[in-house]
Amino acid sequence: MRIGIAGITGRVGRLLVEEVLAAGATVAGGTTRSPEQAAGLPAGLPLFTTMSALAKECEVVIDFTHADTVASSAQALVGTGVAWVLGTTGLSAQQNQALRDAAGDITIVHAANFSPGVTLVRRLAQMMGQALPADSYDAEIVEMHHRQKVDAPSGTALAIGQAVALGRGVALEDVRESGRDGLTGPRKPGAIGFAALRGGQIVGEHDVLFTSADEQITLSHRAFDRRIFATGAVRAALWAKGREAGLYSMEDVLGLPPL
Ligand SMILES: NC(=O)C1=CN([C@@H]2O[C@H](COP(=O)(O)OP(=O)(O)OC[C@H]3O[C@@H](n4cnc5c(N)ncnc54)[C@H](OP(=O)(O)O)[C@@H]3O)[C@@H](O)[C@H]2O)C=CC1
Ligand SMILES: O=C(O)C1=N[C@H](C(=O)O)C[C@H](O)C1
Repeated sequence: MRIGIAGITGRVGRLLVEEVLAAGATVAGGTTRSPEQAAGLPAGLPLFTTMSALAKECEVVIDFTHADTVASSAQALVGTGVAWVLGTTGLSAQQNQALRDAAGDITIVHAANFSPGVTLVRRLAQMMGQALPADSYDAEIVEMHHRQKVDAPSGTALAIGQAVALGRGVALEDVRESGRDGLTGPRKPGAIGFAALRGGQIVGEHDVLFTSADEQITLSHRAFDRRIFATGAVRAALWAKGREAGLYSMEDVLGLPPL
């Protein structure tokens, strides 16, 4: 199987090269805006500056880049039959719409976090949202990442928040409280709060807290090594090949029922 890697010089991109090879697949090439950054990648690896050029060489592309690339990548992949495993976070409403539109024609697996652990945390968060009344249990999500991260709250924090909202039968946009600062007034009843911390080289930490007057329940996930994201994405790529067009999640890849 021929897998292309968009963002091949990145933190996750470089690990994807190793994990694709470890899975017995072929690295068909990768994209970079500046091929001189390719130091340390295996010699002779084909490098391209556009998604269209990479798509001609592979059956599946794994993409960990930047939200700004999503619309043009969707345009480049539609009509090619190439499946798209997308790990990029920080997507706007329009960029998410571009994904849904492209999924009418190609197979897309999109996950804010490809680790099996976070996939299960989301499920537990949904159950807690459903079981613990929103007027007495305050839901807060705290995440911490490395200092280079460009989006906040993390895609994972938002995906966990969506699971809690689903459990509560509300839309996250209606109850989301991010970035409290200054004279905020008391916490809004039923709010789902987010706090984002940044520092050093932290790979990814997420805590979901449900706090009432009488007790607190915390779900915690710690990624010790970002290789967990690369192995999950390669697993998704192997699963996606030849699959019917549509927008799929990590739940689909792991064979879990949808949230
Ligand atoms: N779903 C998941 O499990 C995970 C998701 N992520 C997400 O994946 C993304 C990448 O993370 P990470 O590898 O740490 O980031 P990096 O910045 O290390 O790598 C991203 C690569 O994408 C390329 N890139 C960056 N901006 C652009 C742009 N505007 N246009 C085209 N290419 C661009 C760069 O390559 P070059 O300069 O060579 O062009 C860069 O090396 C982020 O959105 C992050 O949140 C991260 C970890 C896990
Ligand atoms: O940028 C990162 O590093 C990570 N991004 C993803 C996110 O935004 O949730 C996943 C993981 O936490 C690492």
